[in-house]
Amino acid sequence: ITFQRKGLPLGTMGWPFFGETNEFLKLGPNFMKRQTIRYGRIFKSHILGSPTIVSMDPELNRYILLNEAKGLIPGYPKSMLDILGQRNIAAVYGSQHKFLRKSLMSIIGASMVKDRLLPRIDKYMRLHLSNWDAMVIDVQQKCNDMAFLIGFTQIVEAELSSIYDGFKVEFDKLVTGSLSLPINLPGTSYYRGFKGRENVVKILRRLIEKRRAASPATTYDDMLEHLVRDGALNDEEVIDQVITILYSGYETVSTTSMMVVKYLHDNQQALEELREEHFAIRRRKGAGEPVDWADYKSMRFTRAVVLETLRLATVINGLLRKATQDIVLNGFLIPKGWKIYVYTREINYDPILYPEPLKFNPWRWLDKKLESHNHCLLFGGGGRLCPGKELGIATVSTFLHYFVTTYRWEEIGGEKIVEFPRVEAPNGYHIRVLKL
Ligand code: HEM
Repeated sequence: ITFQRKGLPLGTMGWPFFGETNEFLKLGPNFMKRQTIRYGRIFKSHILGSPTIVSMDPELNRYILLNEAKGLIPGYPKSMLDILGQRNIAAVYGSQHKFLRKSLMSIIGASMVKDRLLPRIDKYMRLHLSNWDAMVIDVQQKCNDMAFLIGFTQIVEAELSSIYDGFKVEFDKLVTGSLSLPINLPGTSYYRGFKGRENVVKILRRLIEKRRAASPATTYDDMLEHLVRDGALNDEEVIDQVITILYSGYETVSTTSMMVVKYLHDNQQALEELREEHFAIRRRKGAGEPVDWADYKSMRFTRAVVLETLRLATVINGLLRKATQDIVLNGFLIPKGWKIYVYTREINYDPILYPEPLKFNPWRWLDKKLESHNHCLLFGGGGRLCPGKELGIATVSTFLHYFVTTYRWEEIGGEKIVEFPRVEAPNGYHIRVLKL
């Protein structure tokens, strides 16, 4: 039932300008829990520069994601939109969003993973993991490099080695800037983020010109070529699509991979079962034969491990939306322009959906119904359900395939992994690796 209540949800707005950002960042999930106890599962606040309604209500969260057309568009912070570009998919809605999304699906969707992307993931994953024997490695750093390498080779394979290092440095500035406060003064991350974007754009423009000028006989086979030859997008759109793809598949894939290594280390029984699944694949194949789509589809336990990792680590805390007009949700009035934080973290620890929620238990996902459950929002939902879902899972799965069939490892020990606002190991996560 929807009935008009008194207006805004309960809650506190904190200090002028800063609002409650400080408490939110410091207390993290506990701030959310405290406010919920005081004010209910839908409360108002002022965080990250905007008046915001926080929703921890699973039904309402789902409703918001499914009803973008009612005026609930993405509401990511200004710094992110500025630095990711005007034609970034999170900056558009309605027919423009449909148009960009269709183009995106045609290059990163599941059928592309099957035919075109998986062979390249396999090739570069093997290369990346080839020389870890008898080394102490920082898993966080290696997973960061891995996620970027895999994303970048899909986009520009031919020019890879000549531009990789320079491009990554600039792209990392862009990423940091997109998550910073929008203060445009020399020395700030935001300012550096813009410089990073400028340089990224410069490099991409050069590549696009080169591709356009190439004779048809020169064949490239990568996403940039697909985007340029397809002709549906102009150069600005091609550039922002490339940035979108690299950005969205970067921290998500790298954090998930690091946490998988952590959880498998702590849960030897899961590691044994996972190894067995991958050795079974190796036994079916010749030495050095790449992992293909049928192999990927057979990795049932691996998929369960990846989903359990996304859940338990909460790689993504929530999604941001913005009301384009006054809108009534659950009887509350959400004023035009307010942000809505669709906070999904707590769903991950719901003891009814996930009994013993703090336990790493990949077996729970072997019941397929859990993944398609209405409240499983690990990859979002509705019209913005992650288009890179299979690509992301396939990347982490291929990483695991080569990692667990080639190596065993032990922790150096004692290193902290923080879970909020981002999952991160402040001093790295070091392990000693040995060939099996
Ligand atoms: C484990 C890996 C991943 C996770 C957990 C993840 C999660 C998500 C989530 C929750 C959303 C919804 C955002 C929203 O509604 O505001 C999303 C959207 C998106 N993801 Fe992923 N993602 C992953 C990997 C990838 C990869 C590998 C790519 C591309 C290479 C990708 C590309 C995108 C794009 C472009 C969107 C925006 C879609 C739209 O606005 O229509 N993701 N992802």
